[in-house]
Amino acid sequence: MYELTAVAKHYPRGRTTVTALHEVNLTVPDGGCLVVQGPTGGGKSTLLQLLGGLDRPTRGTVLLDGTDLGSLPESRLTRLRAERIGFVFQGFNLIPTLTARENVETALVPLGTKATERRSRALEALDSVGLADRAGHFPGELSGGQQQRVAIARAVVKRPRVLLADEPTGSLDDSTRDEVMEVLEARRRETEPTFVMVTHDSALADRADHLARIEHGRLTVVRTPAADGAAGETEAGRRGERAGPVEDGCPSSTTP
Ligand SMILES: Nc1ncnc2c1ncn2[C@@H]1O[C@H](COP(=O)(O)OP(=O)(O)OP(=O)(O)O)[C@@H](O)[C@H]1O
Repeated sequence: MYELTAVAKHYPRGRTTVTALHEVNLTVPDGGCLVVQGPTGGGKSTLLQLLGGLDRPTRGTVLLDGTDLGSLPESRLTRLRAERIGFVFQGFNLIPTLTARENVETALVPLGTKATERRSRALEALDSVGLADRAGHFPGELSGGQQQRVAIARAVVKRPRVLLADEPTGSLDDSTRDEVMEVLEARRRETEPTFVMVTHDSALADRADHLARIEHGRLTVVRTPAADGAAGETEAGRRGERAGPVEDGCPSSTTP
């Protein structure tokens, strides 16, 4: 479960600072699913970085299961990320000199998983994304959609409690986008992590039960079934109060 309280993030830029996030309050319960949208430069990636413990807030607290990510020593934060958080990025972020299987295995190395188990779990994960026959291929030998499926296998192989996706279909064409979203959704349903996805894809956002928007660093919940079952900004969001809780109901690429 995530609980964000009065989270602000400032970046230094020359003699000034850029405020990427302002006073963000948000709750995402275990297994919850949130889609985040907003204009470029709005603060979406910054939010995901804070949720993933890749960066620390300037002010406020980001609690994951009660642990304050912003105040953990770097070694514990690294460990927590390795154990609990899976990432899927727009650019796949695969290691070009490793095969698909070896790329997936990299998620298990920091957990001390034995080589034989790493290998079998990586092959299982690749099978689950429809790439059993590509385990020995290097990223350069795979299409964009296939590379992203390898990245999804790498993210879920450790069965993370949290799955964070930043524009996972942003570099893909329409048909590949649907295929990758189907794979991501199937893996999410099976592993049931807390899921937060940033996407510009309005078709996906239209189908999301839980939708938030970040603009100029301010987050508001746009839609949640708890409000009234219909689309529309929530009262709490309008008042800038804590957004959420956000429960299940991610968009499925197969839902019209
Ligand atoms: N490392 C950084 N150093 C300085 N400024 C940064 C840094 N990272 C982000 N910013 C600034 O913070 C603001 C929010 O950026 P962020 O990347 O979170 O936006 P975004 O909504 O993800 O945008 P996009 O949709 O274009 O990816 C922007 O003004 C950006 O220029």
